[in-house]
Amino acid sequence: MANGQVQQVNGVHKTLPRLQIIDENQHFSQELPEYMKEWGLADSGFNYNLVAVFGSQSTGKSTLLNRLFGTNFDVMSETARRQTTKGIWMSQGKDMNVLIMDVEGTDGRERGEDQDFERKSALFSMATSNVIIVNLWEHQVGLYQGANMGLLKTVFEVNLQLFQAARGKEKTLLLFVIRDHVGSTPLENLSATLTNDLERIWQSVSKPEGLENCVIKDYFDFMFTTLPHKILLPKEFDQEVVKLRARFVDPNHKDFVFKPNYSKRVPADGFHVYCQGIWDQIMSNKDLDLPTQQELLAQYRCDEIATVAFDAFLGKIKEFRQPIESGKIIDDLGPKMEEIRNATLKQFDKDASRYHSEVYNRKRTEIFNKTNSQLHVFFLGQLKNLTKKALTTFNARVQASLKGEYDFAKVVNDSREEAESLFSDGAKSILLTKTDWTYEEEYAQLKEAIDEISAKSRVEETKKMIKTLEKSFQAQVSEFVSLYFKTPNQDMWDKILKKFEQVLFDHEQLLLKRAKSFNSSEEENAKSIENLRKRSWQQLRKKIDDELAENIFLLKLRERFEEKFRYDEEGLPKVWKPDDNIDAHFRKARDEALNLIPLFSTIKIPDSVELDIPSDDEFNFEDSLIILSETKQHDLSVRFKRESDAFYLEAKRSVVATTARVPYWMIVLLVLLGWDELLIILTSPMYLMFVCFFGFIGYIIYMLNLLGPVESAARMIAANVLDLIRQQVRDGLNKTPASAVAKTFGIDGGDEVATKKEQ
Ligand SMILES: Nc1nc2c(ncn2[C@@H]2O[C@H](COP(=O)(O)OP(=O)(O)OP(=O)(O)O)[C@@H](O)[C@H]2O)c(=O)[nH]1
Repeated sequence: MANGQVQQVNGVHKTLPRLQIIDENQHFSQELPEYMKEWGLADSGFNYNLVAVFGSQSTGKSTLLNRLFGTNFDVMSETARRQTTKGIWMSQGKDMNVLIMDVEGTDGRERGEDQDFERKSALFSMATSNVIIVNLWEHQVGLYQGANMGLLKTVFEVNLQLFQAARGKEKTLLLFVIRDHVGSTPLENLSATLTNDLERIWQSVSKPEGLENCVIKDYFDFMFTTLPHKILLPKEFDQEVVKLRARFVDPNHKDFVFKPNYSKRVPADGFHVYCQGIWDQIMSNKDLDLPTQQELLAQYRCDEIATVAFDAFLGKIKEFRQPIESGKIIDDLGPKMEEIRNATLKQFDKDASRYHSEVYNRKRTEIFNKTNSQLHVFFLGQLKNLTKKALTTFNARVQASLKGEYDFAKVVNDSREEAESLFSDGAKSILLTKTDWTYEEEYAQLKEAIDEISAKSRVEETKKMIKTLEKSFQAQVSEFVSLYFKTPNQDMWDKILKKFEQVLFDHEQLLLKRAKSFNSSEEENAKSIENLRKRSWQQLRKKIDDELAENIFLLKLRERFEEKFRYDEEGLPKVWKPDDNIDAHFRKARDEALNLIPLFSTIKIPDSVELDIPSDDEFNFEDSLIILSETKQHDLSVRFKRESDAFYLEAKRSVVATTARVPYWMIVLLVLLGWDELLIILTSPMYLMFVCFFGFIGYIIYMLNLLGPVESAARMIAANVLDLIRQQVRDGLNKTPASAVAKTFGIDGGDEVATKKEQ
């Protein structure tokens, strides 16, 4: 707590910029980080220095500091003469990157003989400060046994403990300010006396093992200066103070106090951690050595800096997750990852590089590996998406190119090239520098997948090609088989099979030509040819079966039979005459038709035709040559014979019909015998008119094609009339005497009939 030094600015409590870093109860203040910020030093890196003041109580230390650095440490009132500074106070020098520590004065008067705090504050100041002002009265010089000398002995011992490992490298400047210098003893004499005393004290300090011969100059540089009496010579005092201040602010001053090797190499952002660590170590009475403290600080701070940098890194890479998980390919992922990683390292380096180099390097490797392993997830994700895209591209490209005329091998190769370069270019672009990332495995997997698709596609294309060939083959087979079957004869099979052989050969050549573009192997080609042959043969066989289905075949037989039986040599329909030998004709025609059965029943391969149709478990070539089995042949011949019998009977009947017609002589006889009746009609105008009238009506009916309807009308009328008559007759017989009936019909002798009936 800032010793109650609180001022109110606009209602807000603002702590004055000085801090009791260690209070009288030896507690370390937790407010140092805020004060560092308030002093504007938190981000100053190594660009700051620290000055501490040692000396007996009430020797004007605080006064000197306030004058020198513009601080406002408490100063004892002129009259009270008692200790004012308790613990250690810290403040920023006005307008300078210098931290000032006002350390509780030594004397023992207030704390008795307890030298504990003296030693602790000496340790703390030595571990942190670049310059230590030793404040003493002129009259104290030469008093070897005095309080100051005791303090210096403590300082030397503590220093050996802290810096034994850094001998000669890191030093601390002891600036002796001799107060109330009267002037009678020149500064040189005073410094010589002090130097002497210091040497003596140094010798009396027990040295650690291995450092027995070390000299004071290995660890300290000395500067001596004097100040006039503040109260007696205030003006001179002020002038000297201004001069002295120049040593702290002007780097070009010959006695500039802040030499680089006085720095304790504690970056400003880690200063509070460092101070806390030192004080904790002092308080727990553990061995304190600065290198270890610096390393501990470095570890702590590097971890802190790394965490901040890594959190920022995680925030930046968040944007990659969603698109990659949803299968997208992020453009410029490589450069973006590289940029984010570099920015993270830069951020880490900015603060961490000031710390213990070994620790910093180790932590840098850690954060570097951590960022890499996070980014590697995206690398793998992008590779996966690239693989997908490459495969889609390959597929689309192949499908688009397999239209019209194309060279399959070229299509596949071009598409493969495009897909593979899409992947490898994409993969290369996301390989980060200084990593052992590789995409070989994914690349190999992609190639394998492309091979698989190509193989599948090739099989499909081959199938498609074979199907096309088969279709064309089928069309040709269908045509020539139908043609040759129309005129079945002995060389029918010769023609069919020769044609088959030729068409098959043509198609085989076509297949081999196309197969070349599929990059098919010899073995695959042989297999395709074998299949083509088998399938072609099966198509031929199917066509034959279709052509020779039972009914169609019977029709064929009938056609052949009719052609021979019902038509003459000139192809005109035959009219059978009674003296024709129908039986012989019939037998001949039927035999010729029946001869077709054995002709069609088996495929006969001529010697000139060589067919290499492979047989397998499901298909036997030899068996496929037989079209009609013996039984089938028998059935067909029986059925045909039965059908042909009908023709025979028809022929026979037609002869009988011809024979049964009215001969011409009969007509002549009729005309001659009916001559008288003809004359009567011709000579009687009545009859002639009558005949002409009916003849005319008949002609009209004939012309109007109404003979049919008239005939049926006449029939109907006749039938009705007949029914009526029959009815009348029946009624007459039952009710009316026979004579009446006879009368009704105008029959003579009706009475006789009636009498007979009555009898
Ligand atoms: N004679 C003389 N008195 C001085 C000088 N500077 C300061 N004083 C007086 O010495 C007294 C102590 O001054 P401080 O500055 O409080 O001394 P200090 O060493 O900080 O005291 P503590 O913090 O209590 O150890 C005050 O009354 C000052 O006025 C000086 O140069 N000469």
